[in-house]
Amino acid sequence: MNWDETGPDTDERLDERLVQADADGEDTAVEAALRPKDLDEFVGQEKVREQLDLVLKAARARGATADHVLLSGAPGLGKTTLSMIIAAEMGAPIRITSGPAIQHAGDLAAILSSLQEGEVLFLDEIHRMSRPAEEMLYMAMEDFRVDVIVGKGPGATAIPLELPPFTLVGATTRAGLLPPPLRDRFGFTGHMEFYAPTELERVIHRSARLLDVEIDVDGAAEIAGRSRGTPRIANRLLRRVRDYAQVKADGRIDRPVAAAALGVYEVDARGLDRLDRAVLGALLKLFGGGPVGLSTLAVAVGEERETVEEVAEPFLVREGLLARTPRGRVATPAAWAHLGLVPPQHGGKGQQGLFGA
Ligand SMILES: Nc1ncnc2c1ncn2[C@@H]1O[C@H](COP(=O)(O)OP(=O)(O)OP(=O)(O)O)[C@@H](O)[C@H]1O
Ligand SMILES: [Mg+2]
Repeated sequence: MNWDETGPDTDERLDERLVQADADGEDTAVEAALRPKDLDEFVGQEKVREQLDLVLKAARARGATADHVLLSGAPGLGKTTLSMIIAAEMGAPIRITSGPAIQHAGDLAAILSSLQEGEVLFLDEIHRMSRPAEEMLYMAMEDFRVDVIVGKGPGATAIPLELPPFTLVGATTRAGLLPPPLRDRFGFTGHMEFYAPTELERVIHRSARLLDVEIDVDGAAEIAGRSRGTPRIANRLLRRVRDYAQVKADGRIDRPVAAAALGVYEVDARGLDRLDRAVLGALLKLFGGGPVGLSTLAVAVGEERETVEEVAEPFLVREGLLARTPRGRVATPAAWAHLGLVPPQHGGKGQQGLFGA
């Protein structure tokens, strides 16, 4: 499992993980084809969908442009997809850009001033916009106006520029990082949750149909259970299982085929991969379940601290397999059970357990 010093750096490693939630190159190419096109096709997220449906219907009934929408949630849960659906439901064109792409306020002014009436402006990773651009955006969102600064120094003048009404859809994986004045200017905030396994099954059946892959109910359930609550991962695992089914079986996916395929790719029944299991295994086998410090744990698995902390731990914590405590990392009883190990008995009363009390 070791990635030594000559191995790829963290970013490249992430690309190798089948269960990472961020998009890789292949996802980007396939995702367009798998994106639901309207709210009815969009699986799950009942609350956000219902609320958004009202917002959009009301705006349409008034013949008005929809309020600005903020979508927050972990990678791969459908923020970009939903922004495109908003535009489609409003019958409006969509312009796509992102926080990091807007370096200067001028970049934003150029985009804003070229919007058509009713257009949807999708601003991905909105938490990563520069400060001056952010301030320009406040005024644009509220008053549909920007001040374009002409000239430099004492002679500089601000020329106000009227904008047509538009709908800003902001997306962020880190809603907590948004300054309150920006957050407050959105008329509606939708928080995307991780998906239930049954919802992921529907995503998988739908994608299988679009990819022309034959899959049965149990096969889809097997993939869904390993997809970490994330449609992007579900779609990616489906593609890998399809490869396996074509090479090793007759192309059809059932539970044994899905389980065998994901076994080859080292994604276990709960969606943990090699790195996750290495971290958990070290915590249990070398440190008796902890508490152990992050650095020590990282050295034990031959990884950087950051990799363990940012790549492996969030999902282990979410799954209730590992806890971060002031004294260090601790395994939960579920972790022992998942790796099929028996926790050691500690002192006093626990000792009796050894003799089958
Ligand atoms: N509710 C859903 N129903 C069906 N498919 C979905 C749903 N949500 C997401 N997907 C699929 O998952 C993939 C990733 O979705 P999307 O790109 O919208 O995620 P995102 O939240 O924008 O991720 P990121 O934070 O990385 O930008 C897409 O291929 C999309 O088809
Ligand atoms: Mg996105």
